[in-house]
Amino acid sequence: MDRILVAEPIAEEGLARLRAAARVDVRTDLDKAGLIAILPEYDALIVRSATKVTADVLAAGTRLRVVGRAGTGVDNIDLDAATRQGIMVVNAPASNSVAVAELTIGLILSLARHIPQAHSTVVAGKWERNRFMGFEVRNKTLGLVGLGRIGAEVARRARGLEMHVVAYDPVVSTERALQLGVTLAPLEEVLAQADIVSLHVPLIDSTRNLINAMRLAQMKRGAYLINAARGGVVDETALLEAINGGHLAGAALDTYSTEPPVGNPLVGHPRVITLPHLGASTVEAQALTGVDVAEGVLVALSGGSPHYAVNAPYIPPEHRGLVAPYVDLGRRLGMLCAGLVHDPVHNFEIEYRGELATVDTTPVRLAVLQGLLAGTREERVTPVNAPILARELGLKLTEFSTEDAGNFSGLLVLRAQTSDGAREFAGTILRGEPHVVEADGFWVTFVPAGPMLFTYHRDRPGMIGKVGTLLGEADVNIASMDVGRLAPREQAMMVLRLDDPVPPHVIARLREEPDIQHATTLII
Ligand SMILES: NC(=O)C1=CN([C@@H]2O[C@H](COP(=O)(O)OP(=O)(O)OC[C@H]3O[C@@H](n4cnc5c(N)ncnc54)[C@H](O)[C@@H]3O)[C@@H](O)[C@H]2O)C=CC1
Ligand SMILES: O=C(O)CCC(=O)C(=O)O
Repeated sequence: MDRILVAEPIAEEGLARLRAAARVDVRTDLDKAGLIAILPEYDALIVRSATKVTADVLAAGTRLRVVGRAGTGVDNIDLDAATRQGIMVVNAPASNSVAVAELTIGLILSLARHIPQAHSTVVAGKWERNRFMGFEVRNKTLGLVGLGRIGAEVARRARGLEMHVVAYDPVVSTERALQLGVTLAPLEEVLAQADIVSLHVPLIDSTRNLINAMRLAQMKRGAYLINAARGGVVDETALLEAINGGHLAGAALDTYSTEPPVGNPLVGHPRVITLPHLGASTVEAQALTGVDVAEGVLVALSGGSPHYAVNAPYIPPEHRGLVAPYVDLGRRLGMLCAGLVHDPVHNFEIEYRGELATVDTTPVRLAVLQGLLAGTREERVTPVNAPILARELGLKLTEFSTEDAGNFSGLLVLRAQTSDGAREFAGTILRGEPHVVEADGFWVTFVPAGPMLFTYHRDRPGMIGKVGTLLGEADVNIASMDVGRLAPREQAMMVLRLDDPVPPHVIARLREEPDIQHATTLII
């Protein structure tokens, strides 16, 4: 049974899903050293935003197949290192957008009406009604930087408050903006027009310190800034100067460059509202997040295609039934080809035929690469890191599709182009199971699974008996056998599926047979 380590609190709904399918340990007490010490025991790790899943943490996860981020931002996970190690990262980005959007609206109104500051004075026994004169947000302009899931939810709500909404987002279409009642504009125009600017971008290289001194200076004098995205998106020193210098009227922050923001001079500033990263902290969002991340992690552990995989392709449900068996076949075909072709390969070719020509075959390609590389590396090869490893090795791969698949509904063909010509392997799905129908040019039909023996031999009477006798003497049980040949008494291939691995002395003995050119055993 898979073991899952939950390193930060997630909702009971999510834990229940995980516990129904795996052994789950909730350990929210671990520091980095503690996490590194126990991670080798786990197949999956689930975190929120506080745990830094750095390269050294991931390196300790020798069994780790998936990291689940219970939330949206994945800036606390070293994605490159996870990908390199073949570890899938999944998150739950659709679960907390409304929670963050509602909090943002709360911050807009808090800034406009000084709600937190006024509350504190009443608690302190004061009654200062003149000090807290506010303004109405109706007819004011809200500037959104980032109009993705959260930005869009904020826009909808702000329109309900009768605000004008302008936004900058390099990928959102004008049609989408129109639907949301938002006007798209370049960043400097958004900053210049807005009475309140709210940030809803991910923290990535291109957004780090996006709102720097220059951008703050482009904001309207007397405007406010809200950051419920990530602290790193704003140059906090420049923000403090912009507020102290009177260019900005104030700010509301849910996120900080370092959390908790110990010693951050913005905390406690009379014109800055500060929250302890509460954007996703609603009962509803946490329940959804827990369930979404649990499902993503469990699908990843079962070898499936999680909806929110950050570093792996997603197979849409309408294609899943068709593609999934070919993904399995692709990996096995790759292993078979790598196991039987030992000549230098200039180029690999994948041909998708019949029903495969009509669907997104990305996951099949990744699986073929995984199979080709699996036996060649010390590190684990998964569909996640296979493309990087292939690129590093200079492996060349071309792909094409052909509608015609002969008598099959779909056919996956893998060709290794060598200086002696193409070596071809092909497979299909029969009765829901992956079958090889052509191995290295020989028409044979078998399920590529478990210990297998392949002989390249001359077709002569008694060959099958010889091989069977040798295996029998070594107590190796034969599950199934097929022979393909180019012509009677010509070149042939024997394929045996076995219940037991073949001992090396049997292979050595087979290779001594004058009519056997090659004998190879593979475990697929
Ligand atoms: N305070 C909190 O508790 C929470 C904070 N967040 C933060 O909010 C961020 C946004 O979340 P979603 O809206 O769900 O993500 P999303 O991916 O749906 O939207 C992000 C948008 O930002 C846009 N973008 C990227 N670079 C940009 C740039 N330089 N300028 C303008 N727009 C740019 C993208 O095109 C995309 O449309 C997350 O990455 C996370 O860091 C998310 C959830 C909770
Ligand atoms: O409450 C949390 O875990 C952080 C939420 C968050 O920042 C996110 O989902 O990106």
